[in-house]
Amino acid sequence: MSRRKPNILLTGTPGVGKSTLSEEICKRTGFEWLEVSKIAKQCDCLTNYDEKYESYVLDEDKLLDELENRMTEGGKVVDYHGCDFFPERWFDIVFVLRTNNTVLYDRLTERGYNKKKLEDNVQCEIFQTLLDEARDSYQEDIVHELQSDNDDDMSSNIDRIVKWIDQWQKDHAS
Ligand SMILES: Nc1ncnc2c1ncn2[C@@H]1O[C@H](COP(=O)(O)OP(=O)(O)O)[C@@H](O)[C@H]1O
Repeated sequence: MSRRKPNILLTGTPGVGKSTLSEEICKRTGFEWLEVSKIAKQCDCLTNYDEKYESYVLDEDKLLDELENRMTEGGKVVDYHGCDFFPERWFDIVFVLRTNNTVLYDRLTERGYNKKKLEDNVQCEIFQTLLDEARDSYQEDIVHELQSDNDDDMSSNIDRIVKWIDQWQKDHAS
């Protein structure tokens, strides 16, 4: 796959900081933030409502069709709490954000999640579900775990990814 700018996947349990990190990286680099949950709504890719989880089920095939052309251009930061249904070829690097359970519990409480949704998501983090999903779906050497508990973590994660982008572009300059 030859693209002039890399594509980055930021994944992890809801509340770990994917949106905040994506937005900052895009501000610093001019990359485009693809917020999958938002795009799914705009493109009518959400199907049956699940009462228990208070969320819609994603029509993955329809969403992939929506994103395909944009991914081909490169320069995208994709943010989603799942990663096994994206084509592996789309991404040059995958970051899995991780957050301490107590910190995550507080963030999701603040967000107003119901008890079931809150407990399921904290459990998802405890069992490192998204990290395992990323490791099962992408080559081991492109999957990186990033801690995201506090402001210092956030700024070092931004710096690390911005530096990685710079280096990628130098390495791929023709
Ligand atoms: N590393 C961090 N340090 C401090 N606050 C954070 C950090 N990461 C996320 N937050 C806060 O947690 C909340 C959820 O972050 P968000 O970026 O929306 O997560 P996600 O997109 O993964 O659901 C926001 O209020 C955000 O400001």
